[in-house]
Amino acid sequence: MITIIGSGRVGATTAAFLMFFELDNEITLIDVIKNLPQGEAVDLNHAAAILGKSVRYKGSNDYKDMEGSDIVIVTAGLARKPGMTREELAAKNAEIVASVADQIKKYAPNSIVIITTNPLDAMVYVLYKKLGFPRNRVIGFSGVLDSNRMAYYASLLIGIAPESIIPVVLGQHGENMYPVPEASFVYGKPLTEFITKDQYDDIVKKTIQAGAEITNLRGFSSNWGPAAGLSLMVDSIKKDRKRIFEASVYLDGEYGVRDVFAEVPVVLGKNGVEKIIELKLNDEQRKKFLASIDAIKKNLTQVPPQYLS
Ligand SMILES: NC(=O)c1ccc[n+]([C@@H]2O[C@H](COP(=O)([O-])OP(=O)(O)OC[C@H]3O[C@@H](n4cnc5c(N)ncnc54)[C@H](O)[C@@H]3O)[C@@H](O)[C@H]2O)c1
Repeated sequence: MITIIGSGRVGATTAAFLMFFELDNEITLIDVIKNLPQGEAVDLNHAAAILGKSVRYKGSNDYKDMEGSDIVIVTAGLARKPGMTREELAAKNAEIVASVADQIKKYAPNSIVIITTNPLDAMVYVLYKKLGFPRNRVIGFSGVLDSNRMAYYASLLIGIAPESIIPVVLGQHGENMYPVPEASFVYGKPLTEFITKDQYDDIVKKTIQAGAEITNLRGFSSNWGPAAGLSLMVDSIKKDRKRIFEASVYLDGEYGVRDVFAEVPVVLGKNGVEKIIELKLNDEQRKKFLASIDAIKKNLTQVPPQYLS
């Protein structure tokens, strides 16, 4: 069974994508709002009936209903409003994530947990500390989105499909993320061989601002991209495909940093994070990567201390 905690935009859209990918035949939606997850479940069951998908959705306000889940996706929390940064959400969402962690520990102690709640790298840290699960089972969702946004913007300029580009974005999921076009490849050639310096700067800028652009345009943050990315991550875990995705994971010496969650490439399989891929960074890249890590550490200072241990 897959449980999604938080039945808002990201949660409900992800629930639908999991059906399209046929990743489980039991999907539970949980939320604190009375009748919201139940209503989503009824609608999704109708969609499944129309599409002939053998999945049963259940909506609930009781965390006990996640019992038996092998994967738990946490999308609970406040989302950005136009003009807000992800960081402004820190204190309130830390409280929500800590309370959700207690419930996951109680009812799904062996699950692999993926979280989207922002500010992402700080919230996955809170989740990890409160769950006490091994680090391979606690994963922050962000990198699949950030890196493929970069592939998308690059593809528009070079006329090659985004899926033929292996994009690299490192560090923070936020204004200080570090897109690295020179470490991104198009069938063995660095992406930088296909673009000018101005195009490089344009791709980096658009990648960093992608989330804010959506929020400013329509008044609420992204859901389609996150749902697509989460589905691919769940697919790799459920089917033990060992695909490489970027994700925010606990670094314990990798990339020369410790005790911090940050976006890096990882192998996802049945055990969750099965390997962290360490890219070789030159001095300048390392400096930019560490600046991004500093921004994550600053986000952690915005989280009340009781949620950090
Ligand atoms: N990591 C990413 O790439 C990424 C992308 C998009 C959104 N996000 C973040 O994901 C989170 C969800 O975004 P959204 O657009 O779905 O927001 P939303 O407001 O549509 O939904 C959030 C839901 O969480 C529920 N909730 C709050 N506290 C809860 C609790 N204790 N238990 C269960 N449910 C609870 C709310 O009732 C609401 O239905 C936000 O923090 C947002 O910033 C992250």
